Amino acid sequence: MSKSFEILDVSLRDGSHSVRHAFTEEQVRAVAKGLNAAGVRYFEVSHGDGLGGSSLQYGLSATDELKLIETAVSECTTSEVSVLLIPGIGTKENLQAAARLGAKMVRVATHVTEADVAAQHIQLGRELGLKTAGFLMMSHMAPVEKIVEQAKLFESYGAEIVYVTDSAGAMLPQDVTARIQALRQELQCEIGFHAHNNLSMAMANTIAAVESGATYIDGSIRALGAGAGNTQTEVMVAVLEKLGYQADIDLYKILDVANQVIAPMMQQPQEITGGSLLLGHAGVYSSFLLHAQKAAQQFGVDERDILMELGRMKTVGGQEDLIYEVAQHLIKA
Ligand SMILES: C[C@H](O)CC(=O)C(=O)O
Ligand SMILES: [Mn+2]
Repeated sequence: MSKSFEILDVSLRDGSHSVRHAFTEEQVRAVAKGLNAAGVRYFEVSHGDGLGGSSLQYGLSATDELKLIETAVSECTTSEVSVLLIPGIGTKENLQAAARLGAKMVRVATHVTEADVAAQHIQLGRELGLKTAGFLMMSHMAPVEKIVEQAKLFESYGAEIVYVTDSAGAMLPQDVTARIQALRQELQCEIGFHAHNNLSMAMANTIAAVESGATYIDGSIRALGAGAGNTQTEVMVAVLEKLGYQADIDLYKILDVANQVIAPMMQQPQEITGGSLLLGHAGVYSSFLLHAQKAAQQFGVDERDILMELGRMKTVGGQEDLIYEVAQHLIKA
């Protein structure tokens, strides 16, 4: 059986949201070592909101992400470290610094209708010799034709992979199939998919993506990620192998990382709570969940009302400040 796709593990980046950006150097070393030993080809290390994300708006990192990237790289013999960069949060200098420390891949992320802001960062990724991808966040918010248009922009800037990103965990398998099939037909580059499990659809959506032609798939161990988390890497390895695909990842070794390294790091279980379910139902950015819970506590309002309102307002990543405004407004209502 030949290798069918690459799994990119996002535990050390999307998982940063779930641990409130508190990863330590020792934790990152242990995870990186385990992923490398298990044969995971790519894994991502950055603040949850990408390079440069450490701030009051997005949450301060306990440890400088460059230190974490350097530590992760030092544990890699076959794995390669990816970084995420959102133009406007991360800068070209942040990317140059990550590349100097040995990062080998960058995923430049924009809102699904704003791919045009990524041109310079994608071009820089290629100039630095990094594997370079475009990452269309909140893909549930745009129709197929818009996704194709935006993905073509990424490709024209030099992206080697374009990801459909279900940031809100709001998509159903047919939504994924329609988007990935259209991209597969219209683009020359590779197609990737990133899921969130807010409606318990992450695995089904991942299968739909692979069966529609996606060759780069994200997962996180124990689903450590924003909201209800991502497609669970170790489960994905088992499921896709049962379906006849080959992941080339050692199942026992990835389970060891899950049980011995990630499980003790988790601040709360990655389960579908009322809040995370509403993220998917209302179509809200998964990383808003912990902010909404904090605001709900601070203002004495129901987190579900905050999330429903954020969904109605069609808020997108970068509008974290609105979470507190909405909470304040709900007291007055
Ligand atoms: C910055 C976001 O957390 C990126 C991501 O993982 C998503 O949109 O989903
Ligand atoms: Mn995510």
